[in-house]
Amino acid sequence: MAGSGSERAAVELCKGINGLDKVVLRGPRGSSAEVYLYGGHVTSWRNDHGEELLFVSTKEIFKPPKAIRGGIPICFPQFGSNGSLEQHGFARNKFWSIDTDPPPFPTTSKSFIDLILKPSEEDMQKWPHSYEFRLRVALGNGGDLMLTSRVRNTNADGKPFTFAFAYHTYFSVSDISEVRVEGLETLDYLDNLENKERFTEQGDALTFESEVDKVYLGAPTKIAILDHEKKRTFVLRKDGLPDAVVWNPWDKKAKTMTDFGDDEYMHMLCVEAAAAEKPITLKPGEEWKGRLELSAVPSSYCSGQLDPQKVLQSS
Ligand SMILES: O=P(O)(O)OC[C@H]1O[C@@H](O)[C@H](O)[C@@H](O)[C@@H]1O
Repeated sequence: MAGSGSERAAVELCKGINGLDKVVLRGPRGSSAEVYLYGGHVTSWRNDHGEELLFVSTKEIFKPPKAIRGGIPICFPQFGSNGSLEQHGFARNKFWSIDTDPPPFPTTSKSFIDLILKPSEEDMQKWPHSYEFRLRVALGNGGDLMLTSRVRNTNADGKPFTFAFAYHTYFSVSDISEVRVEGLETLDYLDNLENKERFTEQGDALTFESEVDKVYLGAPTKIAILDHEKKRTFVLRKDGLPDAVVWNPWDKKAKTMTDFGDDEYMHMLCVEAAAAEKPITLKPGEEWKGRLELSAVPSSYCSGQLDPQKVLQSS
């Protein structure tokens, strides 16, 4: 059928909030995603019905160099305050470029964008390493969101470098008190609220009734986040990222955050695929790849249609 004039492009470069450059990705059945060149930051992922699946704070003013509060911040080359750089490193505070000449990297997605971040002379003062960080954001034909990061050490001085990494994903949930996370039970975790002490998770699914800030170690490839009220399960698949960080600021901390509404903690949960505990070391010429794949599947517990264990075990 000849394309109708109103057909929207699968990939569109346009101006977002405050005139910041952003790329809109559109799937064949109505799904979409948006990524700002500022921060290489995904700020929207909508399903085929146009429902927004990621959380971005209503207090966010999109004013560089502050990082955008919500979506999927890229934490690189540092996670948290473990190091001498600013919290979570600098990748989320930098302007990325569209990679106009990407190395071959096959994909089945018809809607994707390749971004690249390389250090400026000034950046080298802060983190004295030369690297190429390629980020591909892709919308699967079924509406899945796929992020692939490739970091290559391009040091000419023969020096290796070490970095930590996280896709700091803010999931939109209807009510945090009705959310469960499956796949992290029985794991060890470092509790950022208890001086990063190591504990073992008891019980089965994670539920939430207070501030949580935990780095789960050696987390499985698949993690399920169940939103009971919405009858929706987010399935997070990760590769190259051994840890999973779970964070919700809850009420007290929310009130101290100027870019976060006092009651917004009820409608978000961060589950972050990360390499946090054991940073990654690359020799010159070596490249690391870290993948995140997000899907949202209907889950209706009452009819027992979706057993999270089945989701976690399915291919
Ligand atoms: O406010 P930021 O820098 O985006 O960090 C938010 C949170 O990010 C989480 O990943 C950390 O574990 C928390 O300790 C931190 O508070």
